[in-house]
Amino acid sequence: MIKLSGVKKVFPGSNGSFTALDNIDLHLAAGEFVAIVGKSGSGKSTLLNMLTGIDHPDSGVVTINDTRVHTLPESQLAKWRGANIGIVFQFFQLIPTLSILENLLLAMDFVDVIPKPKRAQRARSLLNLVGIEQHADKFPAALSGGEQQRAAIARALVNAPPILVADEPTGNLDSKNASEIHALFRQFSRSGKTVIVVTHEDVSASGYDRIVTLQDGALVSDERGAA
Ligand SMILES: Nc1ncnc2c1ncn2[C@@H]1O[C@H](COP(=O)(O)OP(=O)(O)OP(=O)(O)O)[C@@H](O)[C@H]1O
Repeated sequence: MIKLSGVKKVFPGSNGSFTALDNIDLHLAAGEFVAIVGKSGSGKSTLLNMLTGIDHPDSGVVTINDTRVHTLPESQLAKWRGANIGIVFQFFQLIPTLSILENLLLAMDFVDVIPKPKRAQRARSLLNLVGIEQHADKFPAALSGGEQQRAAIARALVNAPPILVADEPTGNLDSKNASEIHALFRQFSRSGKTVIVVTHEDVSASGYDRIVTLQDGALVSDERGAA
């Protein structure tokens, strides 16, 4: 479902260019639960940006469900992304002036794949799924970090994307919240979503199907995870 072939990304710098991703080949199947690990600066976020079309490779191809991501015109890319990939960030990135419910509704309005009359009910049921339905009408600042991340996860799911991508989603949470968020991601992958998580957590026994390791922009290992 997700295929990166020969993906390379070079950033210009004052001391010459810097290769952030070097000839990455990676195939991920539907429903896989994948951890991307590696030291700071190894290229993990850059790899996610290639997958989501947030940034363009200098060479190579990213294909997601038969769509060559980087051939989509800018005008279609954001809507394509919204319908196909839910994205979760370390610092939640909820809109502070909208309630939690409105944050979810806005994401549905933008992509426009869920029929309008169903949106509010869908938003509430996703908030229920992640355990914060009671906070639907509050502003993000009134929620704890763990609750805000649950809201951001619900927002990532509103348009029913087959893929969920998360960049250090538990990096700003205490260990209890981190393990609960991790369990939610595993649950989503078991229900058929491909879930890709960039993480610094210990991945040795955390239920990932695959652990992909980057080092200096190269993919240096791709192993099956332990249950
Ligand atoms: N826009 C940019 N311009 C120049 N260099 C960049 C840019 N984005 C990333 N880099 C460089 O590319 C390398 C890989 O960055 P990336 O953010 O992908 O690493 P990472 O593995 O996600 O690191 P971290 O764990 O610290 O988030 C780093 O050396 C970074 O400085």
